[in-house]
Amino acid sequence: MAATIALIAHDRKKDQIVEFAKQYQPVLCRYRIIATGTTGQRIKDATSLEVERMLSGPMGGDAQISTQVAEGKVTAVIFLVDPLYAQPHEPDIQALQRICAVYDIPLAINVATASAILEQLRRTRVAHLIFNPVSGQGNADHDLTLIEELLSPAMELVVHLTTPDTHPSELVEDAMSAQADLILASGGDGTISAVAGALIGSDIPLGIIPRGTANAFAAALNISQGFMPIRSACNIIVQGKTWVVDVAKCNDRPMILLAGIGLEAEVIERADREAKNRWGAFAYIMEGIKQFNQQELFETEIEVEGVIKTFNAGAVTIANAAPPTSVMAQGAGIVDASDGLLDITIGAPKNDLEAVGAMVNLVGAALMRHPTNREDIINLQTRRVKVKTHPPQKVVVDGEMVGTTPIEVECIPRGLVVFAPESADLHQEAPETEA
Ligand SMILES: O=C(CO)COP(=O)(O)O
Repeated sequence: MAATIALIAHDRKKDQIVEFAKQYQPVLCRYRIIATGTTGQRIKDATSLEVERMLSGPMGGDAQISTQVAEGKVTAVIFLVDPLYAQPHEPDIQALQRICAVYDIPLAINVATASAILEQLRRTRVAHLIFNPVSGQGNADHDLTLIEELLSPAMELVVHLTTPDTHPSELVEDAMSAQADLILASGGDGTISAVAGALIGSDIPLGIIPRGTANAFAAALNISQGFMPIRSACNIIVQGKTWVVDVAKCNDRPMILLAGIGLEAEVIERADREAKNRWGAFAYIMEGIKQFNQQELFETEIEVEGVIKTFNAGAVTIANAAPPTSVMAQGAGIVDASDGLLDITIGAPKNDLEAVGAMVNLVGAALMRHPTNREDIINLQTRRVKVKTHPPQKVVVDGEMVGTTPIEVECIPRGLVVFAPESADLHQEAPETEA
């Protein structure tokens, strides 16, 4: 479902359409281009545009383009007609013009109108939406239709669906090579994290439309608001306020939220898809309670700036960003996603009773936005950390199991530009860009 422009010209207008394509190449290259056979070949030879060639006009090329217009795939049709010669396939030409009228699709039959359309498109932002159809509990088709309805008045939308065989980062690469102005990610934290990871260091703003189970990154940025999270997320994107936030790498893998060792990793691994479908975010809490009594302490070695400290820990969490509901990350009471630092929370209780007290204290810290005051919860802030454990422990990064310790996590300050509301707890606004 790419935003597409169709280019067609009769024989005595071919030179004009080639000149036109050369002149507007910077705008046209942001769109999928389709063309009738001979026109398409001429444009391909004269520019570096990628052109999908249909049949030649007299052989049915106009009819093929009519089909794509009727299917809602085409943003505009540039059709330089020859007004002085009759064509053998006049009925197909009439049909294409009629279909454009039926679906209210801009149709230019001369260069003056074609230029007016392209000047308008030059000012239109093109957003590439990377949409995971199997996230969360909603109806993906309804969700996608709603997103299209809400965003289309403000931008041109190109939709890419994730599949089990396509990593979201490949779709981000496609979007970047198509000169996307914005990249939008819709799915759970796994999808958002993969898209954000592929955007690290680019200044293309990321819009987040949460449709997952926990939606922790959206919650951390105050995007997941109210009972209609899709509507409110789309509103935030349309309002266009952008912020610069930190990201991180865990063993060279992009991380936007947190790495959990011990308790958190066990909980994520055990909360299966069936439980998540039935119980939503509650599945994690139920699993957390079950896991709590079984969690054994492990020897932990934390290295910060060349200094090594050892603990007997049950849970170690290294967070770049985390909402208050990520309890195990709340040693400092708040995880600041724009301070250039990672927040490390180490739970080192001596027995079950202390462990329960520590959990309660962390919930309190998150509510009060104040550091914990217990000896068995250690909290550190640093740019880079190495963690070793004995025995090796499972590690979860942004909700996905990634292997076992040891790990090395490094914060990448100001690595990502995101759309977030005024109320987001962030310090650094992104510089204004030309819309
Ligand atoms: O005839 C045409 C449109 O009606 C154009 O077809 P070609 O681009 O194949 O010449």
